[in-house]
Amino acid sequence: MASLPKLSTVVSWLLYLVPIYLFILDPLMRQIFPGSVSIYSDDADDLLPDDAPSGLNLNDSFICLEDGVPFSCPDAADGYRVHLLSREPLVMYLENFLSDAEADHLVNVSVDKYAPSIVTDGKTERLDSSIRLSDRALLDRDDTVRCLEDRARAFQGWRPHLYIERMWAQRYNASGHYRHHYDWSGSWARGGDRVSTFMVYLGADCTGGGTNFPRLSMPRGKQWCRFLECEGDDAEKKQGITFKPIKGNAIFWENLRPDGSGYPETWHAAYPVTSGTKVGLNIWSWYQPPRRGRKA
Ligand SMILES: O=C(O)CCC(=O)C(=O)O
Ligand SMILES: [Fe+2]
Repeated sequence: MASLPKLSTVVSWLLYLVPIYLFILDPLMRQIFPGSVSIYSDDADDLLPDDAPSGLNLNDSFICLEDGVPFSCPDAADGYRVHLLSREPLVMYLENFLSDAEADHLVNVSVDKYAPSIVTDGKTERLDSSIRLSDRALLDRDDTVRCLEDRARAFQGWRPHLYIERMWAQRYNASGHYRHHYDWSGSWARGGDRVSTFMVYLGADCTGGGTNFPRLSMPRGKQWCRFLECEGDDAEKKQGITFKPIKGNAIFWENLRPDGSGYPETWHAAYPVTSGTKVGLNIWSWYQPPRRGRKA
């Protein structure tokens, strides 16, 4: 009959096995199954492959670097109301995310800066009015913009490795639109991607121009009809949900799953403005973990 191993033998096996697991098996499994590590955990530092472009996007023409410039915000700056629309993907509606004064200010400072909006495939940029017909303006980082950067970071829990992109106002005149698209590009493993979007309405003196998500479902409560189109005669508008442009309000959604892949449910469009002018503001958050062994 086989005899049981002695306790001292079991203990010495463990002494070998624990370091083998910690230093060989676990790192190996993380390399083979990176999806098992979450971009929401501190382990995210390990995720970027060594050959990923380093610091590629971290310059101040693309993101808002922390430069220590002091700024002051209005007292009631964070007095907005949050309504949860979807948990997976996370979609929230932010009522009065900007005050009227803040929205008006951003509309006014962008007036002289507009140029036709471009579309990009990640490598080249071009004008294509069948996809996107609007003008856009890069906003200077004045007090209002810095307050918004701060608000957007606070809303996301001051998450490490998350950078607010430089902000663009976007203006649509009659027939202006943006066809269905994703804000994420699937580039997370190559160096970073847009982890979330705040789509803020700065000006809404228009008809049409709703923001449509064909793959999200209408929430139950009819209270949502304040913010969402509930009955439309246009058949296309009945697909999914369409947010009405309302000045100062914002839609927030997360673009990436915890494993870094993009949510297909975030497919969205700006429906054509049928009269008047709509002005939107994109606040995109870029997630870019530092390379292995290099802490931010
Ligand atoms: O203007 C809108 O409603 C949406 C804009 C948008 O999706 C974008 O600029 O990426
Ligand atoms: Fe978008």
